[in-house]
Amino acid sequence: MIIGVPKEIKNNENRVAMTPAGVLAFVKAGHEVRIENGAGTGSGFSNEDYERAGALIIERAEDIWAGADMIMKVKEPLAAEYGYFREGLILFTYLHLAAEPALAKALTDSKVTAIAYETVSVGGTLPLLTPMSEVAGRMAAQIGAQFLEKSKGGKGVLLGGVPGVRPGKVTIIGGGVVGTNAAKIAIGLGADVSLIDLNPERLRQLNDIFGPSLTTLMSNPFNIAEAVAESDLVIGAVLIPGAKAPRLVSEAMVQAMQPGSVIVDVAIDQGGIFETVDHITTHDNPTYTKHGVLHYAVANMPGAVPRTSTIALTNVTLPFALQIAGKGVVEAIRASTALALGVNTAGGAVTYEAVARDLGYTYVPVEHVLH
Ligand SMILES: NC(=O)C1=CN([C@@H]2O[C@H](COP(=O)(O)OP(=O)(O)OC[C@H]3O[C@@H](n4cnc5c(N)ncnc54)[C@H](O)[C@@H]3O)[C@@H](O)[C@H]2O)C=CC1
Ligand SMILES: CC(=O)C(=O)O
Repeated sequence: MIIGVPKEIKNNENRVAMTPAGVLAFVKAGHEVRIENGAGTGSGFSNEDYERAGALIIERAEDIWAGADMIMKVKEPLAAEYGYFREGLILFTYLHLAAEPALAKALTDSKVTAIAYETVSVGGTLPLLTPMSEVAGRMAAQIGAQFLEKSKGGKGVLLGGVPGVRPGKVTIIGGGVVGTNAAKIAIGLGADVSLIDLNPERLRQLNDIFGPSLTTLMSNPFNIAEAVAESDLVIGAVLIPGAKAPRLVSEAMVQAMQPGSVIVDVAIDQGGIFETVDHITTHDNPTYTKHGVLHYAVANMPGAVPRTSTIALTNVTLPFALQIAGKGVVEAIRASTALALGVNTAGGAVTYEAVARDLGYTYVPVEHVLH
């Protein structure tokens, strides 16, 4: 199989979908890898590193897309890339289609087999989302601390406080991978941290892990309103796999926050959990203010730490990509329920139920399309 790796074009997205180690693994398995000129530079991998591992460097993005059986990316294709879609192409990348209706239409119109990293699932876990959620969760606490500084527009609160002064209050909504990692860092900074989740078993686990340094709360509108109003920093970390994120924090709840407080909506890639988050922000221009509260809604947070993130991401994507290349997509999906759950579009249909429901498509099980 020919695997193409284009350079990412999203704002400040410096990750790349394959490292030289990945190239070597593909080449050893008898495949050909084509990397776009400079695709790895932002992550510290030069064209020469890739060539030494056996890749071909290709000058133009359109040639990478046109010549590949499978395209591996990090972020969802942007509108400028939709023209490269064609029947028979396998696309393996983050997609977040419930929040990207135009992309879903372009993929179904062109009958691409699109496999979303974020819905590949093993025993209820999302192994291709986990490492980036670890990164984004840890970053969310750091970023929140930064934007609470007065010069950044915040209210001027040091999350850890100092002797004689109360620490800042942090509320994290969603206690999965992002939430747990955000809690780890916020607690490490010395903040007063509460975490809200819907799953009582998860709250029990978190209570066992963090003990009294974390207040755990059941997710309901009453607890969310109370915790949000009292918080200096609120982090959105909820996920219903594949689906549009539920709007758990209303505009009225945000209005009840003190001016200069900060919201970091990590779940923005699935549409966000705050009613007041009305657009995705970028690393170039990461915040806007609404009702006096700073809103951070960057959908590719790990792109800011590309060296760590590229290695963490490709560690987990490579084994699945090798299965697709080795067996072909139909056989790979038949052999792996994990991969089958990753297929979001194929043969012109939406093959992931939550995406179909949220975007108003008829759901077609993947095995009805790819057989
Ligand atoms: N902005 C960015 O750059 C990045 C965003 N993300 C996103 O962060 C979000 C969270 O991801 P993970 O932590 O990996 O997901 P996860 O599946 O590990 O955790 C989600 C948690 O949300 C909880 N939950 C579901 N409904 C809830 C409700 N109504 N109230 C409270 N909690 C509820 C679940 O019980 C679960 O514990 C996803 O949308 C993911 O795509 C991840 C990485 C980077
Ligand atoms: C998960 C995701 O969308 C990201 O890492 O950018």
